[in-house]
Amino acid sequence: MTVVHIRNVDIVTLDAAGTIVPGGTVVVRDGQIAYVGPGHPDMSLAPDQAADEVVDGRGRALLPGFFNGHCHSPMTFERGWAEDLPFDRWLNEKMWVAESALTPDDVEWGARLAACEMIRGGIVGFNDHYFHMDRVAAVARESGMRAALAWCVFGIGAQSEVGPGFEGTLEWIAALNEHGESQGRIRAVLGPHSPYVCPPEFLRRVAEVAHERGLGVHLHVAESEEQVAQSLARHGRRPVQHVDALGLLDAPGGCVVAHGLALDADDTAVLATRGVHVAHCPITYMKLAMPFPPLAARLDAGVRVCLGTDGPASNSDLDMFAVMRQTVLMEKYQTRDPARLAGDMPLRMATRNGAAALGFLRSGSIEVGAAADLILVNLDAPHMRPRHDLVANLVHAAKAADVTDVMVDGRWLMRGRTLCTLDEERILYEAERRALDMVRRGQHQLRTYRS
Ligand SMILES: CSC[C@H]1O[C@@H](n2cnc3c(O)ncnc32)[C@H](O)[C@@H]1O
Ligand SMILES: [Zn+2]
Repeated sequence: MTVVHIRNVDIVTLDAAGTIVPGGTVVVRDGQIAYVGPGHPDMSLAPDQAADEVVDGRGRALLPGFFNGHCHSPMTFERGWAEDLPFDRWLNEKMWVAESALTPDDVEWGARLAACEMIRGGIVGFNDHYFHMDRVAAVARESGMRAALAWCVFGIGAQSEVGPGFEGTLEWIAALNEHGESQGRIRAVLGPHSPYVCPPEFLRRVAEVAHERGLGVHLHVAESEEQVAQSLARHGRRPVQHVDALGLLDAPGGCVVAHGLALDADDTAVLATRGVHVAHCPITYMKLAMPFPPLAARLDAGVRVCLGTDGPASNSDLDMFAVMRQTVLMEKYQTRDPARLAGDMPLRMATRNGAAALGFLRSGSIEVGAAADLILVNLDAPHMRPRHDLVANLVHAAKAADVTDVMVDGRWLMRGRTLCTLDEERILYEAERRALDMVRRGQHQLRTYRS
């Protein structure tokens, strides 16, 4: 059992009351938060909390780590390879062309590169949707991050699947979840691509499996008005109503809908009633000029909203500070109401709400008994002064590079901006050469598009 004391630190707990403890102490014991408060804990009352390691947190804020609510981490390999295109051309002419040459090794190195970037920016857990997720699981294991992993399946024939297809991925999911992988740090959920690619009978089967096995689901829904029109023409229902009728939205392990951009009031009400987590990824929407969702309407309707970077091929980085800030700015601007998403609400969306979406219910706040998933942020930088309002500075001024230290489950993943679990130099080298090679091969073989 290891005990770490982080002292003299400004603690942003994000507990129910939004408590802030200036110059306080956090004690971490055995992966859990054992004490949060001012000064030092009384050792005579808690002798088992004597420190193995003492960290001086002067000049730092301590807060829960970020949870990336929607990502395709291996798509670091396609970062900067499909610029200035609309969504359908980005997907059909670029992503799916490069991915026609994708290998399991590419997935692994792409995810490693993403893990370096995410840890550096204070992300402690990510909700990933991609192929060869056994390889992403290996990266999550190696890096020490938390992860909820969905192996993307299309359900339109074995030739279009990347990997073993739906039944094969079920074996992987069962093995991973049954072993309580990495002390519960890694979970697997079902990953149908979307209702515009997956046929209804396939989605019904996915929903049945989710209900039989108590699994979660992560999929893309309603990314454009064209998808809505297509769904009405094909199924007589809008995408949200369609996936609801098929039983996906009340998956017992939780449902994460990525984007949900073209929704009407009825769709929003369904998402709220079903307790669906909607992953909001504003940078992708702006970069690919997609419809921007009315965040205010869904928050007011009680929809659970978490924040995501989306894949680095559309965002193009994995910076939750940037996502948080863009979310707030766009919300204030769209509603013409500067009071929207006030105070620590954006931080809650990026931490607590994300942790809930991924199914990590003990993460997302700094409280006794919570998992020790925390970050330290440098306050000794010009853009973090003066300190009228610590929370406002964290939401509106802090950047990924201000994160100095990252802990997950009581283990340091970054100390003083040096990664502790990943060999960053080797990862940059391998990822660079493999990404260039993959894209070159993909362009040459040019398989038919998926939609
Ligand atoms: C779901 S990841 C696997 C598959 O989907 C493609 N993809 C990446 N981002 C999106 C998106 O926002 N909508 C639909 N499909 C997406 C990715 O290139 C992979 O082929
Ligand atoms: Zn996506």
